[in-house]
Amino acid sequence: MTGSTTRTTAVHVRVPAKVNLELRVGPPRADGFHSLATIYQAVSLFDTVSVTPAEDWQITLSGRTTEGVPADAGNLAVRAAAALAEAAGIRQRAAIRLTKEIPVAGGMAGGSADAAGALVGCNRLWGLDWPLDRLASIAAELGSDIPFLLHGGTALGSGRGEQVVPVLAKGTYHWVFALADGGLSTPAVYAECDRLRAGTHVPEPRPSVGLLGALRSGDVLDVAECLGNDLEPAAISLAPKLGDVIEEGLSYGALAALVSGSGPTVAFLVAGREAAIDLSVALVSTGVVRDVRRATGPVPGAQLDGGAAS
Ligand SMILES: C[C@@](CO)(OP(=O)(O)O)[C@H](O)COP(=O)(O)OP(=O)(O)OC[C@H]1O[C@@H](n2ccc(N)nc2=O)[C@H](O)[C@@H]1O
Ligand SMILES: Nc1ncnc2c1ncn2[C@@H]1O[C@H](COP(=O)(O)OP(=O)(O)O)[C@@H](O)[C@H]1O
Repeated sequence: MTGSTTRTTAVHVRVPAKVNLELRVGPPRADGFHSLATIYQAVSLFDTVSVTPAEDWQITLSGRTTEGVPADAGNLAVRAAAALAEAAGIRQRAAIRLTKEIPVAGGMAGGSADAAGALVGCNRLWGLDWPLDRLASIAAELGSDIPFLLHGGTALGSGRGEQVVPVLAKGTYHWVFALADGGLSTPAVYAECDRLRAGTHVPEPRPSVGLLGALRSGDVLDVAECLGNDLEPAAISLAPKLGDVIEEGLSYGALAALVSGSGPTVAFLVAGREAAIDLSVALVSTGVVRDVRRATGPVPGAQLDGGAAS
C-alpha cells in the first residue's frame, strides 16, 4: 500500500460497455468455467461510477437502465470496492453512485463495467495509486469480463476471458445495438451451449487469424465477414425472437449481425454514422425492436474524470 489518505471530494469514473467481435467457447473446465478465445471491443455506451468517502458501504442507482440491478452489497461495484479495501488492508468504505446507460443482463458487461469503475474510483479516492495490472488481478477474481473493462480498446481475452492482451486494430467501427425486453442469465446461456453441443467434439478455442488480420488492416467489410459468437445458437434457443431481429437487421442493410456475448442484445456492424441512423430508424419504426443504441468502438476502458485510469 502506498498510502491511505482519504480525499473528501467525489471521484467520477466513466466506463464503457463491450461487444465480443468473436467469442469462441471451449469445452467446460473442471472449475465450471469454459475456456475462451474472445476478441473484445469496448464501445461508447457508458455507465458512470461516482465514489465519495462514507462510514459504511452505500449504493445508489440512477440512469436509463437500473431494472434488476441490486441496490445493496450484492452489487458488483460494492463487491469490487470491498475487495480492493481488503486487498489493500484498509478499513475505508465508500458511497457509490451508479448512473447506468448500459443495458442490464444484456451481454454488454454492464455489471462488470461498474465493478471496473469502482476499482478505478476507489483506487483514486483512497490514494492507493495502484497500477492497472494490480487492479486487474482483483478484477479477475470477481468476474471474467472485468479486467477487459479496465483496459478497454480492442483486446484478445483468453483463459476464462480474464487474461487480456491488446490487439492492433485500425479504424472506428459503427454499431447499432438492438435491446431486448428482459435479459438472459450468463450461466444459463453457457449451460444451453453445452446442452446443444453435447456429444460433439469441442476443440480448444482459438481466435481467428482472419479477424486479427482484418482488424490490423482496419477493413470494416473484412471484419464484418469474420464476426462470430459460439454462444449465439444458445442465446437464440433461449430467446428465439433474436433470430428474427438478426434477419431483419441484415435485411435493412447491416454489414453483419451477432448476439452480443451471452445476449440478448443483438449487435449490428454498419458502414458508418448515416447507416447507423438508417438502421436504427428502420428497426424501431417497424416495431422489430423496442429500442436501440448507437455506439462506436474502440474506446478506452474505465477513465477517471479528466483522463487516465490510475
Ligand atoms: C459471456 C461473456 C462474454 O464476454 O460476457 P457477457 O456477455 O455475459 O457480458 C463472459 O464470458 C461472461 O463473463 P462474466 O459475466 O464476467 O462471467 P463470470 O461472472 O465470470 O461468470 C458467470 C458464470 O458464467 C459462466 N462462465 C463465465 C465465463 C466463462 N469463461 N465460462 C463460463 O462458463 C459460469 O457459469 C459462471 O459461473
Ligand atoms: N452494477 C451492476 N450492474 C448491472 N448488473 C449487476 C450489477 N451488480 C450486479 N449485477 C447483476 O449481474 C447480472 C448481470 O448483469 P450485466 O453485467 O448487466 O449483464 P451481462 O452479464 O449480460 O453483461 C444482473 O442481472 C444483476 O443481477
